[in-house]
Amino acid sequence: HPLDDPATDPFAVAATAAAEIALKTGVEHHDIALTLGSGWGRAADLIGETTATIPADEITGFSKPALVGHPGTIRSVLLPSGKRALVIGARTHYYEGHGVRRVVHSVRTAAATGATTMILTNGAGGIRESWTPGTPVLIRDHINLTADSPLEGATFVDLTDLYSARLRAIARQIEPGLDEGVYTQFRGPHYETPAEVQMAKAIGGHIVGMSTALEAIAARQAGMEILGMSLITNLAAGISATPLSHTEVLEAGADAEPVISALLARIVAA
Ligand SMILES: Nc1nc2[nH]c(I)nc2c(=O)[nH]1
Repeated sequence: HPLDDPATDPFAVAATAAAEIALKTGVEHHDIALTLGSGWGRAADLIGETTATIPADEITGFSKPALVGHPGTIRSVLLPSGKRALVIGARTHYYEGHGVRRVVHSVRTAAATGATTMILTNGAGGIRESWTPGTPVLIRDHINLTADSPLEGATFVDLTDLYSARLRAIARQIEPGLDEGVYTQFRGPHYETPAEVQMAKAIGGHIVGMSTALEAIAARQAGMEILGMSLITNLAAGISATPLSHTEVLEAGADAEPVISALLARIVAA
């Protein structure tokens, strides 16, 4: 894989991928990019008209999606405003063990297509009991528990207001009931133990997940404005009496999809 060689410049690989996307979609410049995590898949259809759909593994640096059945595509969507959105339906998770460069390649590629706004969505566990499965939550800040970073060398990037207060205010104008919280990224792929969930709570986390934080850091390095949203699909381990069940996760995501996708479409249109 091109990104596995440390001597390779990851930004050159992103530039190559962006050029391929421009060629295959016929769209020279994209304005906004969205990564759709579990539960958010339907948003692409609601935000505008898809003018091109590319299998992700046709683009340099992208690989077959880890999740069986995951769309694994990259779509160019024409928004009602006339702006162009790049919808990435093929996220590489840190737990796949391919290294952090592969995790953030989609964000770097989105920036290379010209996008200045990065919307990162995911499915996650909730530590707040009031967040029943199916609740969408704005990410206010994150705690990166991966002990890793997409930044290489003496790249000291400031991360204050990493999850744009401006974009969160727009989201809350559209949906005043939207709550927000601090997202903690664990390495996964196992879910947290109850003790780890209590640790996340003790250090100020409200959401537990296995993505997003590393992508957000890369998006900031690329100078993008970031909006992060989690779909709480389960109560984190130990928060409720009944144990985690994957079917609960999938059902909650499915039921919430139309609601959160419509919400995301309104935020993108704003
Ligand atoms: N780390 C972590 N990731 C998740 N993704 C989903 I969906 N639910 C969870 C969860 O409870 N913990």
